[in-house]
Amino acid sequence: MSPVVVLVGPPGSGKSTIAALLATRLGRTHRDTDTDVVNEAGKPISDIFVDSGEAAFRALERAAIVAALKDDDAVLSLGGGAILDPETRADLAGHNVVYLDVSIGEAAKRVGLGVARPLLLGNVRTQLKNLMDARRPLYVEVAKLTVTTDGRTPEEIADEIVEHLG
Ligand SMILES: Nc1ncnc2c1ncn2[C@@H]1O[C@H](COP(=O)(O)OP(=O)(O)O)[C@@H](O)[C@H]1O
Ligand SMILES: O=C(O)C1=C[C@@H](OP(=O)(O)O)[C@@H](O)[C@H](O)C1
Ligand SMILES: [Mg+2]
Repeated sequence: MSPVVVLVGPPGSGKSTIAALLATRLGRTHRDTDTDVVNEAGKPISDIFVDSGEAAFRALERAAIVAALKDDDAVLSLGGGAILDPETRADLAGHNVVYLDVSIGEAAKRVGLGVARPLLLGNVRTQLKNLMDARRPLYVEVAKLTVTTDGRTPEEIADEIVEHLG
């Protein structure tokens, strides 16, 4: 009664991309809690932040995570800040959680300068550094496996995770 695997890590680590790839390879459904939140709210994440603030986004995110963790067909990707919630960290304890690690430089290149990730607006590299410094111990705390993603293709990363799943 739990997802096949749950991917965590900072923005730009490739959670959504790798989860989609894994789901195809494993014949499962890809579920992404950011997508669930957008569908529930009926607007993009950037609009939720502007209209209602980060706390409102986190409440929607928490509800999406509670529902998604019951989905036993899913390969699940969370948003980068999901692990900030102590209840989510506790809920993840029984799950097969993989932390996708990425350097600041590589993550900055991958996310670019778009408005889709409101927490990275301004100086993307500085924001990423602050997020990663604060969150790294939390990603490590919830993860059963850490996978390096710098200089590796999504296919190579998916291979390592499939091997880990056995
Ligand atoms: N291993 C990789 N190498 C190069 N680009 C990648 C890799 N993984 C993801 N990307 C690209 O980085 C961007 C962010 O990926 P995404 O899956 O949305 O990350 P996350 O969900 O962790 O924020 C996308 O444009 C994606 O195509
Ligand atoms: O790091 C964060 O706090 C966030 C990461 C985003 O997801 P990705 O990590 O998939 O970009 C999204 O949930 C929201 O913009 C907040
Ligand atoms: Mg994502």
